Amino acid sequence: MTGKRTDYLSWDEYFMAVALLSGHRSKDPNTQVGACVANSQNKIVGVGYNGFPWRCSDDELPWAREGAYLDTKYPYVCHAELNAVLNSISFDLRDCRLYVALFPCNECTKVIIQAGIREIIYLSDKYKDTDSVRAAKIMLDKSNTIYRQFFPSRQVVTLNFQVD
Ligand SMILES: Nc1ccn([C@H]2C[C@H](O)[C@@H](COP(=O)(O)O)O2)c(=O)n1
Ligand SMILES: [Zn+2]
Repeated sequence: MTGKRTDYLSWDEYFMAVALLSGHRSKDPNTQVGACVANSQNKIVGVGYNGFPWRCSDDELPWAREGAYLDTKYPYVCHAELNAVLNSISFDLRDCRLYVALFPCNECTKVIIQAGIREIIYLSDKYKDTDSVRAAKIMLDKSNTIYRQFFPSRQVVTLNFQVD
């Protein structure tokens, strides 16, 4: 008998990969963000990506980053983390972990804390110099919510739709 595979995904790699895959659903032309909530039994309880609210057509609201505020995506788009919490199968996400491509903003951080999520694992902190992320970290520290950057031990996970 042969031994077990050794290059299988770790839990962190698996949930982050699900977060990234979810981001591929986003129609944001600039930044696609995905999020995945896992519970303490390593079961996925919610996934989400950034997009406009239900019944708000992707073709009618703007995806622009610049211009008058109401002509940009910012007042309308639901962030991946918000959607992952709202899409979750459980109202109570106590002790869950949230995997996300980008560090959460202050508004999503409020939702994350209120939902009971205890740990955030993120890939990029590219907006760390914004007041939004600074405020997020202040709230996370005060609420003893853990956050840590994920440094993958592999750069690529390949999905092949062609299965033999
Ligand atoms: N933690 C985050 C940060 C941002 N988003 C979304 C919101 C926008 O759709 C996009 C950021 O747009 P950019 O200013 O980079 O063009 O990403 C999110 O879902 N979660
Ligand atoms: Zn947010």
